[in-house]
Amino acid sequence: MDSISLMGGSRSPLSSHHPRHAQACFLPNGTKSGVGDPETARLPARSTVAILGSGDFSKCLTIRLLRCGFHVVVGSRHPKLASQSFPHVVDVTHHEDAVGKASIVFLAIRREHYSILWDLKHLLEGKILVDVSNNRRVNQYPESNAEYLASLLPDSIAVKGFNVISAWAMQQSCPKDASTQVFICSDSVEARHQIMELARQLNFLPVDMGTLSSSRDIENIPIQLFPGWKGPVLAAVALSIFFFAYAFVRDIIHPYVKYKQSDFYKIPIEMVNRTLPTVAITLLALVYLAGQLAAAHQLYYGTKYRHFPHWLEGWLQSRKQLGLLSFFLAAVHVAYSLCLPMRRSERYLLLNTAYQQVHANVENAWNEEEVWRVEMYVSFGIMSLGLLSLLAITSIPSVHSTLNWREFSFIQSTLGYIALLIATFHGLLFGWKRAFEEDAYRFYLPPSFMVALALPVCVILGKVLMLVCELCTY
Ligand SMILES: NC(=O)C1=CN([C@@H]2O[C@H](COP(=O)(O)OP(=O)(O)OC[C@H]3O[C@@H](n4cnc5c(N)ncnc54)[C@H](OP(=O)(O)O)[C@@H]3O)[C@@H](O)[C@H]2O)C=CC1
Ligand SMILES: [Fe+3]
Repeated sequence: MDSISLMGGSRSPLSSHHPRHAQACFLPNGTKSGVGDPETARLPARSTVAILGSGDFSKCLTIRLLRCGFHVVVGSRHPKLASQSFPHVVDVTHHEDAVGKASIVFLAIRREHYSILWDLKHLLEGKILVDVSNNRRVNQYPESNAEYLASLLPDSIAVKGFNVISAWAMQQSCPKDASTQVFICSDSVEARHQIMELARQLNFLPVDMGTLSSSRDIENIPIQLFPGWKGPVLAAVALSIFFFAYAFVRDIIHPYVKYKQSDFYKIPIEMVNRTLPTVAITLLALVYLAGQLAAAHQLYYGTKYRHFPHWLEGWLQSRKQLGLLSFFLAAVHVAYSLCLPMRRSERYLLLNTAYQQVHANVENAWNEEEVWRVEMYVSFGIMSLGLLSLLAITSIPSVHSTLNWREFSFIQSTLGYIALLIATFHGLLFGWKRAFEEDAYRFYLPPSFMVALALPVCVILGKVLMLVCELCTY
């Protein structure tokens, strides 16, 4: 991103090494453009754009260009064959012929085939070459494709862009989803503005990414798989395995080994529903623990200008994902809990209890304390899910952007801590009494919800400590 601050600066190699380019006009038909001014860089309708390559991307880009009023000339190794897959208004010809007819040339060929451009070097001199290529892997080559192109043809002007648009999205007449943003960079400010203007005329939203050094980041965008989610997902999976295994050993294996009591029917719903909330609350606690560790780091070093360790930096940046995963697991926990009474096992257990009650000649089984515990437990559960939903909604960029910093921090920090507190009460009320009434044999392994509550309780106490310290310093 550093490159953005360099845009327009004296660092543009093309303007320093090729003064001709700084003044050059790249509009078709020699029309002069306002240098560096996107408002005046508008490409005249019916200008000609050349595309090298006749594959999927080329076809879809051609359709988009035609719809927006441009002339298209396609350069192909086999023009006769290729012309069959293009509308008849498109001029499908040889590479040399195509590049001679336009000053903006899209390269709809793969990087591995850029060597063919060597023969066209003299024809491409001073022309804008738009590199739309993607790689198969992140950082596949030492330099980005666009930088490679620029080194291959130093007398042409390389612009990176449109690679984040799939061929499918390209042929949609008015895409309404995220596939409207195109990231554009080039060492030539004029060329960048012209391609941004072209993108605008094609109904895309251009984003100025500065010099060509940003092309590596731009090329990595479409091939990254949920960047930022790897750590939080791994944490959620590891915690799920731990809590599931713990509850399985404690509540199923142990009674089976000791009393030959078969509770294996609990695996699909009860065990899963025990794992979900424990992981959810641990993830929520991890969101706030990161902030507390950062505060402790600053206090320890007595400055907020010292870099956090790498692991803490990554953790701080994953807080949104951790929070969203926590919300997701809490929501699934609610769905599971609502289904608990539907189970056959629940009905049998209820009937058995009723039968035993009749046998024991108990007319009224009402237990005021239990009633209150469950009422409060359910109420706290609903409240914490409501607050978690609010946190999740406000993390959506479009909602986030409507809040000022204070509002956002009130929701994400103050209400977040309240959500953690209420969820902890919900967990405590779930089985506090039951845990202590359980057979003595289980006491050496506390129930999983109590293990899971250790971290949230510590985080809440940490926050209380921070508030007390703040009050004392005032
Ligand atoms: N498809 C997509 O959704 C997207 C593609 N891109 C990028 O666009 C570029 C083109 O992609 P796409 O159209 O899918 O690719 P294709 O493989 O469908 O087409 C590439 C074209 O390159 C030409 N070509 C093939 N082999 C050679 C060769 N040995 N020498 C010279 N030219 C050759 C061919 O055109 P001819 O036979 O006419 O010469 C061919 O049609 C790629 O760099 C890709 O990364 C970017 C974003 C999305
Ligand atoms: Fe619950």
